[in-house]
Amino acid sequence: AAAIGLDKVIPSPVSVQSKSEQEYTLTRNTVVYTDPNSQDAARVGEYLAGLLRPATGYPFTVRPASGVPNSGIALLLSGANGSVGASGYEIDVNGSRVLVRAKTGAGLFAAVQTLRQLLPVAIENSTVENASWKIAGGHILDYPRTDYRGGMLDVARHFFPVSTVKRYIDHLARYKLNYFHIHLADDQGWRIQIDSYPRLATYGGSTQVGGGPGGYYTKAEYTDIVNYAAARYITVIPEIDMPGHTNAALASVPELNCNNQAPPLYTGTDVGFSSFCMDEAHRAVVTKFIDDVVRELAALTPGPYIHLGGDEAHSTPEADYIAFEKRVFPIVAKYGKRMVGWHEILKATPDTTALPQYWGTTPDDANVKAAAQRGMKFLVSAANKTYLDMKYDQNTPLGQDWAGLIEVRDAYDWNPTAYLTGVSSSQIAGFEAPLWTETITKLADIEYMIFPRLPALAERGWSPASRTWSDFRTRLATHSPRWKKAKITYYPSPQIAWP
Ligand SMILES: CC1=[NH+][C@H]2[C@@H](O1)O[C@H](CO)[C@@H](O)[C@@H]2O
Repeated sequence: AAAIGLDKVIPSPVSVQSKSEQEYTLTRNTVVYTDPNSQDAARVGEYLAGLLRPATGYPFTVRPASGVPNSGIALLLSGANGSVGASGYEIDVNGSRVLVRAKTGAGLFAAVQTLRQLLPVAIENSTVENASWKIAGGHILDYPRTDYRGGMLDVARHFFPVSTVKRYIDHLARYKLNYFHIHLADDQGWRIQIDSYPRLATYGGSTQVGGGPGGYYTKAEYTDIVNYAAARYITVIPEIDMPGHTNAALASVPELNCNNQAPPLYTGTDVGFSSFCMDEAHRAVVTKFIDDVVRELAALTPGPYIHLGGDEAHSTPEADYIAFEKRVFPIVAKYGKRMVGWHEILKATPDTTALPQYWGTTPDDANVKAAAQRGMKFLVSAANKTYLDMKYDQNTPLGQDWAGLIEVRDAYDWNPTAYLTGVSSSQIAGFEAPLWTETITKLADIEYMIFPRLPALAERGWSPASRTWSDFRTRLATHSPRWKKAKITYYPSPQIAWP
C-alpha cells in the first residue's frame, strides 16, 4: 500500500514539505529511540511501539538515544524549531530514519498521532497484516492554534463502563484533543463515589434515563480514567452540575431539600425542575455538602479545573442563584482549582480565574460581552456547532434537534475563536464538543455521533483558520478506511466522497 501523503493528516498540520523521492520503511529491526533525559519521552516511545506492534508483528525495541540517531524512529526533546511551543512538534522523514523533535512529551505525543496517519491504513489492524510499512518522505512543522480542545461525555443520563470511557479518550487522542470533561452528576444519576455521602453513588447512581441499572465510578476507577487520560496528555475536568440538574443528589441526601424530604429518583429527560434548597435554614448544610464534594473531587483531580455546572437553574430564583454561585466560587479556589461553569454563571460575575463555557446558539450575549470587558477567557461550545448529541439530519436515529441539525460541514465551517460577539480571539481558550446521552446508550452510539464531526471540530481548534472545507472533506474521506480497520462506528455523511 502506498504511503499516505503527508497532506492527508487531520488536524491539518501548519506546514508540510513532501520529499517524494524519500520514504522510510518500518522493518523488524526498527528501533524507537527516545530522548535519554526524559521519562516522558520513554513513555511516549512505549505508547508508539504499542501502536505499531499489533499490525506489523515487529518488536520495536524502545531505548534511549545517544546523540541523533541515523536509523529508526527518534523521539527527541532537543533541537525543535521554537514555533512548536508547548504542544507542537517537527517530523523529518528520509530513507534511513524518522526524526521527531518537540519541547514536551505532549508535543511528542501529538507527533505520534500524526505518524499513525502517515502509515498505511493496515497499521490500525489489531492483528498482524502483510503490508509495506512505508512513511512518505518530507518535513512537518506543526502546533495548535488554541490551547483547549475538548470533548465532553455525559455519563449521568446513561452510565458507561470504564472501558467505554477509555475508548472515548482514545478517540480524543487520535485527533489531538487535550481536555476530557466528564459530566458526572445530573438529575438522572450521580456517578462518582463520595465518602462523605456514600448514598450519592450507591443510591443516586442506581438508575439512569429509561430506568436501567445506572452505575458509578469508585474513586479507584475514576483515578484509572484520570491516569489513562494523562498518559495521552489529556486533562480530565469533572463536572458536578448545580444548583439545577441535582435530582440525584436531592434524592440521596434529604437535607439538601427545603422540606428535608428526598424526591424519588428520576429516569426521564426533562430539565430545569430541580434545585438545591436556597433558604437560610439550609445554607450551612448545602454549603458543607458542596465543600465536602469539591474537596474529595479536587483530591482525585490533578488538572487545574473543576466544573460546577450552573445551567438551567429554572427552579432557582435568580437572586438566590447569584448568591449561591458567589458562595461556590471561593470553595473551588479553596481547594486550589479553577472553576469551569456553563455561561449562566456570568450572572454572578465570577473573577477571571473562572472559565465560562458558552453553550448558546447565537454569538451575541450581553453577559459574555460584559465579562469580556473584564478580561475573562471563554470556552466555546455553541450548541448548533459543537453539540454532538444533535442529529446530523432529520433521519438520524439517535440524538436531539433542539439546537438544530449538525452535518459535518456545519461542525467544520465556523471559527471558534471568532464566534462570540465582542470577544477577541485571544480571549477564547478553545472549543469543547459535548455529547449529551439522553438517547445514547452504548459505545457504537457514541462513535456514530462523534465520527466524523469530532475530527472536523478538532481541525477547527488545532489547524490554521485558513484551512477550507473543500480541502478538509477530501482529507476526511481518506480516514474512513482507518476507522473501519479500527472497528470504529461512524456516520457515512453524504457530504463526503468516501472511498
Ligand atoms: C448545558 C446544557 N444543559 C442542557 C443543554 O446543554 O442541552 C443538553 C442536550 O442537548 C442537555 O442534556 C443539558 O442538560
